[in-house]
Amino acid sequence: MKGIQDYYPDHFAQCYGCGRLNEHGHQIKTNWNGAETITKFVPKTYHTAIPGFVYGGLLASLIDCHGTGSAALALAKAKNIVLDKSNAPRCVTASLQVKYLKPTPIGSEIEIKGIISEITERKVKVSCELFADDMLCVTGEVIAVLVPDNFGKPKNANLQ
Ligand SMILES: CCCCCCCC(=O)SCCNC(=O)CCNC(=O)[C@H](O)C(C)(C)COP(=O)(O)OP(=O)(O)OC[C@H]1O[C@@H](n2cnc3c(N)ncnc32)[C@H](O)[C@@H]1OP(=O)(O)O
Repeated sequence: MKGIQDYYPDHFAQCYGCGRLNEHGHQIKTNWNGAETITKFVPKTYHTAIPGFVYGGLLASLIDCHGTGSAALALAKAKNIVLDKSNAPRCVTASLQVKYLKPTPIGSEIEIKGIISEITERKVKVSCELFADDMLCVTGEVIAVLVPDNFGKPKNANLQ
């Protein structure tokens, strides 16, 4: 199933968390689920922190990319953008806060919900809830900021 990440242009599709072109990354897909957003991921045994439980850095990474993906979906909706080819808004993380409430069991599918709690022209705040075995294990808040298409490129890149 496609996600917002399939509508980023190639140079925004290399992200370790969500880039469809990063063969070593998690390649998560973020979609609407009613008024909320959703992504799913199954950690591998090598994502272990303590035997039986998932490494927290991985969980932060999943929340990070689900947050920026949710922000892009919300901006597309707010600006009436019909997603096609590579026209999705592109957001980067300005802030990521994560709270680990319970150890996250390894071996089950993780589900992350995103709730758009604030949206302006360029900034989106997304509250995330991460569940495993129907248990709320982690919460997070992502502040994502819309960036231009040339974000991260040297200013004189066209002269090289
Ligand atoms: C599209 C595919 C990519 C997928 C990305 C996956 C997630 C990632 O890992 S991204 C990589 C990690 N993030 C980064 O490297 C970003 C580094 N930071 C930056 O480049 C800049 O600080 C950036 C773009 C976030 C904001 O800079 P700038 O464009 O100048 O924004 P600026 O005008 O100062 O602020 C815009 C809004 O964001 C808010 N904001 C900016 N930074 C922060 C922050 N750290 N915390 C809270 N709010 C912030 C501002 O207060 C402002 O809010 P408002 O509009 O309400 O006044």
